[in-house]
Amino acid sequence: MSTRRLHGAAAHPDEGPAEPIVEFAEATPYEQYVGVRQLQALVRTVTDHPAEPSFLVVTQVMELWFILLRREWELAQRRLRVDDLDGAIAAIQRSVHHLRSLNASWGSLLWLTPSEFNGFRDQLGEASGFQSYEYRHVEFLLGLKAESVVRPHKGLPAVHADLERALAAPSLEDDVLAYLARRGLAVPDDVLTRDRTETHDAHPAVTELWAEIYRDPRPGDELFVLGEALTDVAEEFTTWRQRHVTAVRRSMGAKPGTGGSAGLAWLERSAARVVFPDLWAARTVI
Ligand code: HEM
Ligand SMILES: N[C@@H](CC(=O)c1ccccc1NC=O)C(=O)O
Repeated sequence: MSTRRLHGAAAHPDEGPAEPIVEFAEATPYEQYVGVRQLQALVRTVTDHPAEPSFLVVTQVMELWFILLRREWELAQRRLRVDDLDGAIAAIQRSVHHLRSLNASWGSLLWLTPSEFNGFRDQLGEASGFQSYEYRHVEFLLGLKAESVVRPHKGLPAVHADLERALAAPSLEDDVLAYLARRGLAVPDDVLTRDRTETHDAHPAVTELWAEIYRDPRPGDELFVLGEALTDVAEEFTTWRQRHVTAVRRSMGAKPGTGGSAGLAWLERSAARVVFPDLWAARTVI
């Protein structure tokens, strides 16, 4: 009798419990799919300091979460554009789980003391998370737009072009408002056609629109569910920025950053920018 079974097929009851497949002519299908050798090759530390691998790996893991967030929100935008609200809500709700996992990653850096960080910080040169283009895509999708953060990427034309496109493209909120307008909600024309390359404050009419949706909250009301999913996104993303600020305060105090900024004071100002301001302002007018 063959010891190999078709994928997913159960063993015959007389064979006893099924055993894992252990014979492979080439790299295991797992390796072919996951690329562990490529991942290992990417953990290129620049010192032998024992604290550096976790610093690098946590940063790389966070970049992977940024990629996933971008995919979910771009998917949500595509679903909204074909009026598939359920599909959009599902992607946004998934992203909230990703954001919580992303935020949990900060725990792996809590132990980093200033003297340990100093053990490899010089070797980072001018490298800084400020230069993360995947993070900029995440910010742009959340409506946190700024032309200035695109500039560092001029040296990589494809990356630069993609960021320039994203700067001028609708944010997730822009697509939500366009969808609400198509459903007949009162979204002013000047909001629907506003400059997408800039960050916007709350707009009284949009604030009122969310307030109306929130006045009689019911779990079965899909627009209320959408509002809460977006509020979760805003809260979790703010948590990421706050935990970043705390990680900086704890591991390097108020020293200037490798990226050339003032460090802590600069980050605190950056972290104070509000995601989805109308959803927060609605709470005030209700
Ligand atoms: C203890 C660890 C960390 C420290 C001390 C630290 C420090 C800093 C500092 C000082 C800045 C300001 C820019 C500058 O360098 O002048 C910055 C910006 C930034 N860092 Fe970190 N960082 C840490 C971990 C991380 C990790 C794990 C990530 C994940 C990718 C990250 C992503 C970012 C991003 C995206 C910015 C730009 C923020 C903005 O524009 O508002 N950082 N970081
Ligand atoms: N900006 C940090 C350096 C830093 O944190 C960093 C350096 C290289 C790659 C990722 C980093 N993480 C976040 O900024 C510093 O001033 O020490």
